[in-house]
Amino acid sequence: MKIEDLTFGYSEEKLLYRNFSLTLYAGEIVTILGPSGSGKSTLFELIAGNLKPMAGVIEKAPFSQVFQDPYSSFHPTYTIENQIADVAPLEGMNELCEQMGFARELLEKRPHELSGGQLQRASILRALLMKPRLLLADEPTSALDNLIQLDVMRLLLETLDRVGILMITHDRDLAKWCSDRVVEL
Ligand SMILES: Nc1ncnc2c1ncn2[C@@H]1O[C@H](COP(=O)(O)OP(=O)(O)OP(=O)(O)O)[C@@H](O)[C@H]1O
Repeated sequence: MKIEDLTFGYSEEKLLYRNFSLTLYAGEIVTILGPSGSGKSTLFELIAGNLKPMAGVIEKAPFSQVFQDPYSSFHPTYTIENQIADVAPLEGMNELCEQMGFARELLEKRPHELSGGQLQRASILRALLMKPRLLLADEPTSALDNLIQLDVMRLLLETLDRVGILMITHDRDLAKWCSDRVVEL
């Protein structure tokens, strides 16, 4: 994914990005670090194509997203498997489950029957089955306790041979610990 000379603000007077450039390669994890309101989510919206840059170019790659809160990223009434099948082909699922230490039986459960860590794994599983080249991760560990946070981050890093990860966070320690590069807003 390549962002070149991006300029964007919700109003002309208050630009969030001015001539901002960033290239992300497969195998790399780049973290966008910034306080609340600095424009992190806005960048994801721009990359996803939900917002249009005022100037500049975003050269996109097929992407999928992992969200902050694993409970709100699944519909409460359907099984995990149904919800994954809605958006991604299921081939390679068994292998991925095994790789991620995600018990196959959990796929038949509904979201509230899983722990936060299990559900966040399920959301990473769903994101990866979409075979993205880019994974957009919005504070992917913030809703989890410390040990599970580490575990989920390790898991994400293990997928790096297949994808590039762009993560947003306001957690400086997390950014430093796991990133190849940190871009501070
Ligand atoms: N749809 C919108 N219309 C106008 N202004 C907006 C809109 N969405 C966000 N903003 C403003 O743009 C700025 C950046 O918001 P954004 O959500 O990208 O920040 P963030 O860094 O992701 O914050 P947080 O860490 O709290 O999620 C904020 O000042 C916000 O109030």
